[in-house]
Amino acid sequence: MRLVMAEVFNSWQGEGGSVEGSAFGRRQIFVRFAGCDLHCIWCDSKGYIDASKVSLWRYEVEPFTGRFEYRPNPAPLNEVIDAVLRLDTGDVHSISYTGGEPTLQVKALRAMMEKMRELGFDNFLETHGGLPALIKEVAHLVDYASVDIKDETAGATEDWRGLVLREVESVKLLKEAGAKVYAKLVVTSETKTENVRWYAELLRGLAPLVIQPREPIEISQGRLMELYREAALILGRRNVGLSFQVHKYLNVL
Ligand SMILES: C[S@@+](CC[C@H](N)C(=O)[O-])C[C@H]1O[C@@H](n2cnc3c(N)ncnc32)[C@H](O)[C@@H]1O
Ligand SMILES: Nc1nc2[nH]cc(C(=O)O)c2c(=O)[nH]1
Ligand code: SF4
Ligand SMILES: [Mg+2]
Repeated sequence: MRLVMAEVFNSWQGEGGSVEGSAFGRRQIFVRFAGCDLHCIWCDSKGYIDASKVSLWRYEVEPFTGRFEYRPNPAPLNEVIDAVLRLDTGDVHSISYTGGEPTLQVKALRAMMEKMRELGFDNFLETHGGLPALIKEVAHLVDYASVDIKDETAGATEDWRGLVLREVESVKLLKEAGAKVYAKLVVTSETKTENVRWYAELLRGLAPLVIQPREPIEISQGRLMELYREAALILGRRNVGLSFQVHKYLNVL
């Protein structure tokens, strides 16, 4: 089995804040898949969105050094698993599957999650959740999931409302399968209060929400707190948190 990979590295989880299901501050091995079907205008992984343009993938040669070696795509699954295992520092909380969108290569994702679980690792899925039919194929292998709810201002797709409903469906499927799930909403100064209320209503009783300012941050702290309050009034005070991309401030991968 082969997959179109972007990179494999060892770092700590920089996102998720302190809500239940978050792995913020936990050491992980990150497996970044190439290719995505959405186009968020602020995506920080734009170079990996068109899988056909990712001719090489890279793996860190020594954990947490940022020193990489490059290999051609598509990568044999065994090669990717070897790259992950050489980064096992013995203190790894879970394997983070991110991208791009990892669920687009669901057969390889599933095979990899099966193998990593067999080896005793927990699986942490970072997904836009827009394809619940694919989520279904891996949900039973997911220990933790961070599911983005794409705000209207992300410009991710034409049918934004449809996307949000499918994302919430994915949250449900993952939760029913036993995963610890939270939703992540990236906000900008243009994010509408009424939209945040709508996301919160959809998530009520289902999963906690973290609100993550788009980087570089342009939303004011006052506005961020307004959105926090609106979400907490609907979801409950225990079910909302802020999340910042801390790895970007600390200059780690
Ligand atoms: C690159 S995405 C890959 C996983 C999946 N495609 C998704 O969007 O959830 C990983 C995470 O980074 C977040 N992210 C990407 N660019 C960002 C930015 N400029 N500011 C804040 N968060 C960002 C996404 O919202 C997502 O939660
Ligand atoms: N340190 C670190 N934490 C992260 N959390 C989510 C990431 C991602 O790109 O999915 C990410 C990432 O790329 N690096
Ligand atoms: S869904 Fe994720 S990877 Fe795809 S464009 Fe949006 S942030 Fe980037
Ligand atoms: Mg990132």
